[in-house]
Amino acid sequence: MDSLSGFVEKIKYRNEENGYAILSVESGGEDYVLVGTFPMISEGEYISAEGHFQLHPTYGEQLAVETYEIKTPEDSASVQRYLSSGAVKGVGEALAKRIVKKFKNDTLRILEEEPERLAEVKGISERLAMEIAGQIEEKRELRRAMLFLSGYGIRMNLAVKIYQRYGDEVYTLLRENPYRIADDLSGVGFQTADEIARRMGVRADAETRIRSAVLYVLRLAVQEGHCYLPASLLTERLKALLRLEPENLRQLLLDLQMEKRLVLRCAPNDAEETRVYLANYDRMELHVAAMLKELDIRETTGHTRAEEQLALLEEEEAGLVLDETQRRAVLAAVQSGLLIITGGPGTGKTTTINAIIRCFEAEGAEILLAAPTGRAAARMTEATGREAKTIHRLLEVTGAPTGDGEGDSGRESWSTVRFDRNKEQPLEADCIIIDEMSMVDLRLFHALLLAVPVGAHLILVGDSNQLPSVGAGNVLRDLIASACLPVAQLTQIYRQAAESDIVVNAHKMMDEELIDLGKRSKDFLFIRQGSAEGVIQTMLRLITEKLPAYVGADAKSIQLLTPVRRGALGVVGLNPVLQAKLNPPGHGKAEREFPHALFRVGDKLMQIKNNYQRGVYNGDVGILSDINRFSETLTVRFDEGREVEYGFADVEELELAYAVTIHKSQGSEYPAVVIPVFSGPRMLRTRNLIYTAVTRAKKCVVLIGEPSYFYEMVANTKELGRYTGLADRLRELLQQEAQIE
Ligand SMILES: Nc1ncnc2c1ncn2[C@@H]1O[C@H](COP(=O)(O)OP(=O)(O)OP(=O)(O)O)[C@@H](O)[C@H]1O
Repeated sequence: MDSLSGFVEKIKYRNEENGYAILSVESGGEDYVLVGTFPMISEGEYISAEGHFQLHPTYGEQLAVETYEIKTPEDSASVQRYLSSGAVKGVGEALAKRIVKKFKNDTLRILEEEPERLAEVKGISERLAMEIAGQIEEKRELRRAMLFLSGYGIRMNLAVKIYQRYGDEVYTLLRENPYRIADDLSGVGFQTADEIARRMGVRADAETRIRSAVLYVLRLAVQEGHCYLPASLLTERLKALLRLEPENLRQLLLDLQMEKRLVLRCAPNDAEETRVYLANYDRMELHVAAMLKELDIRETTGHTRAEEQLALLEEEEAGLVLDETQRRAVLAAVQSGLLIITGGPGTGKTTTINAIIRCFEAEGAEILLAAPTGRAAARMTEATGREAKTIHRLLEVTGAPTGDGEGDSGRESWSTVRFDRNKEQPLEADCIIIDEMSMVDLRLFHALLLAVPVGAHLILVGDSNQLPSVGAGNVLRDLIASACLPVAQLTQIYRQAAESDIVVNAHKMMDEELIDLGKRSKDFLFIRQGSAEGVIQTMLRLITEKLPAYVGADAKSIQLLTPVRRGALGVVGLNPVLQAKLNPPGHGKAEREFPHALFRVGDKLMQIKNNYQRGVYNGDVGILSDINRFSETLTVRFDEGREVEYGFADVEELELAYAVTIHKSQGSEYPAVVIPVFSGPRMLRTRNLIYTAVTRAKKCVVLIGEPSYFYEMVANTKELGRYTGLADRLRELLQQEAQIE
């Protein structure tokens, strides 16, 4: 361990979110660089730090700090230096000099014990004296809390978060119920609170412990995509987490229900067990069902004029005759408040959307188009020739920085997401069309419905065989499964599409027809390879040599899609291999090693979480255009040519994107796609997954691996089961209505 003490000359960089900072410290007449997490440190303070000196390739020697203490300056010279540094707002160099001149070696005691006496100094009013005292007190309090919290093994940045939330109540709160921090604070998991509680001597069977564990297990379930858990599964997971059999669980659940933290619901089918919901998910399901019911108004007018428009359209576009389901979908769209259009690739979803737009436009209606991701919105814009936005932008999202994790998973916290378009200020539109609806989760759908104005038509379009949304819920499927909302199911594959084996085989997967992998196809190829190394070599040859010319695209736009993150054939293993080949180091090409990856100018990168401040969203892809060592920033040029700057401390939001998981590829299309097909976790060897991957390709898909694994995936219809109740809620509501009638 190395140590160093000195004055903080300058804070060169600070991340306000997590306290990570780079300091320039003067010690014994020399300047040193210190890096680490330093919450609440100010220039001019005297720091005593321990850590390890390391040699940074660009910045030279720096001390990576593990622990540190802020020392109170003792001699009058140090006190003066501290006060003049700007650490105390309202006190500059001249004033600091006067204070020390007046109180000499007693300055520090005066500051702490009799701050009102500061007013004796010329130029300091009583108010300023109290303000200075307040600041010094606040810093001392924070440091005291940090010390207390670090005694329970709490990391510094978490300690700041806890202190910011509870202030001086932190001491009593932690003693009474340390689990509160896991319940109240996003980013704090049960395990963290449990460890604190253990150190505080809380019993393993304490009620506070079990209550907190219940809420935690339900929050984790939400992160897995569930809206509720069946009671027995909840109990099972609790047992594993707590390592004991929780007693009186039923009563505890009822108490939590009384407190409106969760809701117990009987399943509609008596044979099924009780469903346990977090209160807000229960509310959202109910609310969504109720809003859909309101929207689902069927009219009888508008029919004839829409027929006229369709006739005109067919006249203008040679070869286009809408089939019966497409025609019915268009007519239903103009006559219903709500319509769901679903179908596989090439069944004419876009064609139908365009026909619908035409009918509404002919009536002078205001139309809004949106999709869940930037890429899907860009494709919708291209396909319709009209601006389509992301749903977030449509709803005018505000607030919500990233990095505020929910639970232990580091996902974004919704508590800070605000939409300016909502019930009070709904969208201004007569018709709203949403594409790629399979990617919309319950929360976003709820927000969208709130903003749909009375009397507007809402048209939801998607392929329900795609993977479900990343967030909780299985909205599109539930809407269809409820069987009580108007659905247009498109089934016919069109001529142009029917020539493509990508489209034909995608439909075969769903229809359980055998796919001949030996067929000489123009756009659907399977290359046998038994080893991971063989797969990698074939993949490299395809991406760098064969495919670019074949599909007429540059190598970087050819996408490798894999089911997994880890392992040689996962995202983490493949990206550096592809990077070395597609964007090798070069003279004058800046690069930098970050804890999670090496980035080089020219790299293809993906944003991996929503960042509303920067306006970049999970799944957005761009090219790294600049690394600036001086300002410590990266610049990424995203698809639409927009440049976004990242501080070095925020680069964890970015990942190399030569290879991405199939989950992350949802809503995107690529000229060519390469997919390794190999053994892997059973839950990732499903039909939905391979179907989603294959249908991302526009011109060519190449699968590399063992045919048996491919067939196994196609046969595996066991989807990642999600516990969602929206379909039941819809049925309940509509049945109630039928009974009343
Ligand atoms: N009724 C029709 N008559 C003739 N051609 C049609 C008809 N409907 C669709 N097509 C053609 O079929 C092809 C696929 O249609 P479209 O792009 O609308 O399907 P999609 O369901 O949106 O496909 P994907 O999901 O792959 O984007 C297009 O070339 C389109 O012009």
